[in-house]
Amino acid sequence: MALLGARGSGLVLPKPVTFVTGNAKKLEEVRAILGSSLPFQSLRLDLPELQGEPEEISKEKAKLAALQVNGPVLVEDTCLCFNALKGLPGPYIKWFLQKLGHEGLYNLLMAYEDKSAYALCSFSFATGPSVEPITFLGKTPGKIVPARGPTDFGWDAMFQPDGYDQTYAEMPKEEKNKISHRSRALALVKSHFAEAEYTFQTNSL
Ligand SMILES: O=c1nc[nH]c2c1ncn2[C@H]1C[C@H](O)[C@@H](COP(=O)(O)OP(=O)(O)OP(=O)(O)O)O1
Ligand SMILES: [Mg+2]
Repeated sequence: MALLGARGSGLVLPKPVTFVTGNAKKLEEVRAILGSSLPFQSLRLDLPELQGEPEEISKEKAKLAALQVNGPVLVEDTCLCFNALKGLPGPYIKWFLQKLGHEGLYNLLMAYEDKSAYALCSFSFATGPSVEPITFLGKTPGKIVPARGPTDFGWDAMFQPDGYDQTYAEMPKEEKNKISHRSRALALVKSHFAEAEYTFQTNSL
């Protein structure tokens, strides 16, 4: 049996980390943000999601993923929260966007002057199926605007982060990845991995 990442003082994990998502665009960003800082493989699976608070949804998703993979997993759940609507659509943004489209989503805020919002990413990491996942949150404040820019990734075209005059969709990818909810959460994931010094076991020898 071979051991990879032989810094060695941390927990030994039976396999590399698997990032489980059904969303190819998320995977693309996670790849770009993590680079080679955290070796992972990916599995395309659209896991069922509970209703509830973002952190709980993400944790439950990690438990289901760990059962499927039978090893260490990383998952994330993304919310778009409108302050005027007390944080809704939040974790239900996927279904709101699917049913209403960008215009319908914007119209939800018609009755309110407050267009402020925040994007929230909850990553959960579980070392295996019987271990309680740990969660890492990243949040980016901004406002909801009528869609501008390419519409190939979720609600990117209608979210304009504070301090910018471009929407996520209009800015270069590298710029989004510097300030996004996803990159802020992943910075915490990276620190956790740097501190934990996991060692990954392979069966290749
Ligand atoms: O940075 C983003 N910029 C714009 N839109 C985004 C972003 N990140 C997620 N999204 C969209 C995808 C989905 O419509 C909803 C989150 O739902 P969420 O359940 O987390 O994603 P998903 O079901 O597509 O993939 P997964 O299999 O990882 O659950 O917001
Ligand atoms: Mg999902």
